[in-house]
Amino acid sequence: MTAQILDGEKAATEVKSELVERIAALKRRGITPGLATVLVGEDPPSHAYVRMKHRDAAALGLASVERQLPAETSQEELDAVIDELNANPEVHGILVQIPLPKHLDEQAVLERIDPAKDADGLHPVNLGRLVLNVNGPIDTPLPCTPVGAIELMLRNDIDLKGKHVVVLGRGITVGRALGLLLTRRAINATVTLTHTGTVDLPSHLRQADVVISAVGVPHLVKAADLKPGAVVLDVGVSREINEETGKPKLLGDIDPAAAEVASWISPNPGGVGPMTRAMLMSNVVAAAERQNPPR
Ligand SMILES: NC(=O)C1=CN([C@@H]2O[C@H](COP(=O)(O)OP(=O)(O)OC[C@H]3O[C@@H](n4cnc5c(N)ncnc54)[C@H](OP(=O)(O)O)[C@@H]3O)[C@@H](O)[C@H]2O)C=CC1
Ligand SMILES: Nc1nc(=O)c2c([nH]1)NC[C@@H]1CN(c3ccc(C(=O)N[C@@H](CCC(=O)O)C(=O)O)cc3)C=[N+]21
Repeated sequence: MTAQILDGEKAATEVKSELVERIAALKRRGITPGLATVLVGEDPPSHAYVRMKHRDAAALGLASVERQLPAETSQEELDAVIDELNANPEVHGILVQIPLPKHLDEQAVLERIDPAKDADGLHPVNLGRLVLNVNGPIDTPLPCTPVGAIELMLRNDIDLKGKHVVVLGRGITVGRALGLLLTRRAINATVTLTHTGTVDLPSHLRQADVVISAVGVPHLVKAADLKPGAVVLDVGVSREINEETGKPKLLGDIDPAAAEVASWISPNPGGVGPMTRAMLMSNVVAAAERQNPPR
């Protein structure tokens, strides 16, 4: 048996098509939802990700503002860019691409973004609301990648209630918030959050109904570590340079042989990545709506 594919492009197209009417309604009121991205430094993959985000925005008719800053940008200069975007009425959502160069204080930058304009759901106020609110609906921005991963499962009718989910990685963009989201009452999964301090990772993996790996170590999760029929999501990305072509090849955290054991598997690329971008679009549209309540 080969696992069924969790098609991220397909689910992302659905999410984006559900935004079309909301965007049109905003435009009828003279409001074009606007995304701003801030990218510091020359990392080619980061540039590629930011380009894809602007391409998605353009396809939906959103406005975009792109700020590219040199790697040696100072904290003061970056703060000034954030302040300017916070004050710009045409910008409803701001994303600062992380990681930032080492000399910059990532947390201070995330905190400087107006929480109402936090397109990534990574501002401490928004993360704090996620921590505090277990039971009710949440109408503040949530982190794009974790929500995208969950939405990818729900849209394929995978029921998470009572399931044991093992998350690999506790990074702020992905792993850490997954535990908070999956244990909300509306989802009601049980979560084990693993990291480099975890002892005997395979013993945890063998108990998992669902494995979500957000580490960035190529093929860390082996087929032999999985319970047959597990649902497996591959979020982590690493790159290997092909010696003949000189081109980078994307490698996920999941060993491809896992597809012979899992019931569902998300490809990488083509899985959670496109969902991350769709959720970003959704956050920007929702932010524009909240910033312009109907009178
Ligand atoms: N497809 C998508 O949409 C997206 C993909 N990503 C990818 O997801 C991955 C995670 O991103 P992010 O959270 O920002 O990354 P971080 O680097 O912040 O976090 C990586 C985490 O993995 C843990 N880790 C490292 N090695 C191991 C190991 N051998 N076993 C278990 N845990 C390990 C680290 O543990 P410790 O804390 O102990 O160091 C850390 O918590 C990256 O590869 C990133 O490129 C990120 C965002 C979006
Ligand atoms: N503040 C912030 N927010 C982020 O959400 C954020 C970030 N910083 N820093 C870097 C990571 C990485 N990330 C990805 C987004 C989309 C794809 C994506 O769409 N990938 C496609 C194409 C991959 C390819 O071909 O290169 C796919 O998986 O199919 C991947 C990775 C968001 N991140």
